[in-house]
Amino acid sequence: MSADTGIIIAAHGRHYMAQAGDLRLQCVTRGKRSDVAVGDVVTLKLTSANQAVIEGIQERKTLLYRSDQYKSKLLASNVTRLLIVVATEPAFADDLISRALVAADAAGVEAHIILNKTDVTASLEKTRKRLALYAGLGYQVHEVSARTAPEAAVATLMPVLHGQSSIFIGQSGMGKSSLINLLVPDADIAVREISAALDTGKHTTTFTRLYWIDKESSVIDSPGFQEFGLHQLTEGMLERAFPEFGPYLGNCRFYNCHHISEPDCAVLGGVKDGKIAPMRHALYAQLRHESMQTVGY
Ligand SMILES: Nc1nc2c(ncn2[C@@H]2O[C@H](COP(=O)(O)OP(=O)(O)OP(=O)(O)O)[C@@H](O)[C@H]2O)c(=O)[nH]1
Ligand SMILES: [Zn+2]
Repeated sequence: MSADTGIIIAAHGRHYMAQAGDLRLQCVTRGKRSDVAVGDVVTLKLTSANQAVIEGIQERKTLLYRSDQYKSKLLASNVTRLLIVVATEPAFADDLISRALVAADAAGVEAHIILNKTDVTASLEKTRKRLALYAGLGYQVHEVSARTAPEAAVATLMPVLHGQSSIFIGQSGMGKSSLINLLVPDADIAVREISAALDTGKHTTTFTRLYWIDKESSVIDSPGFQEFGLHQLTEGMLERAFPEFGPYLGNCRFYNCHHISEPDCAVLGGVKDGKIAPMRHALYAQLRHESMQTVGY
């Protein structure tokens, strides 16, 4: 039996599926190790024609965490793009978008927003106005309609996805599955194969999985809306994950300013001048509060 290299394409508990060349391998870890994430490049030792043991994980380019109460667990690794799917309806939560953007910035992953269901014209302008905040921060917003203009949706998204390892996230009902099915025509079959192999029975949508769009481009679909794990962020990482704070950092009266209520805080000055959205500053304060509960400063 020989060692091999593969990429983790699905994870369910401590059961994993790896793709190694043309082989799909069911994998387990040694001992109780469970720090393997979808997207990991792993060293494998074959134990049968379709089974292997994960011997090691290669160094990760990026790592995203999902939140599990007060703990952060691994969501996906080696991702280079985060695509946040929102829609004209149902309404989306700004808080979740901003948390996802912070997670992406902190991980060094380029975040994009996809506005789906542009065919629902009644709420299109209102939604565009809400998203203007993020466009103003430098995040690209791509407009699509998976239902009424599927080919245009693929044409809009392919340049964003090409050559990248992307992860799609979105609150329920935004059309994430519809978009993934357009981009990966055999996604349903792949999911069925993987869930049969991982023995997840009918819970076909409860695990994160990776699909290839072409040789250089992959897409990770994660179930439900993943609340990102941000507890591991330090205060310094957190303030830098808000791009609009950038021009103000270093200009506060106190070098170790927390930008919460200090006198002559440049960031608070930016909020007062209308340059920083109060909602974003409030989220910064909230995230800082949340990570203080766990990591402490
Ligand atoms: N009007 C309109 N409806 C759409 C569009 N894309 C998806 N939908 C509908 O929106 C609903 C949700 O789509 P899904 O693709 O299942 O959404 P999802 O984000 O994967 O949601 P979950 O499966 O709950 O996670 C379905 O009824 C789709 O038919 C679109 O471009 N326009
Ligand atoms: Zn400050």
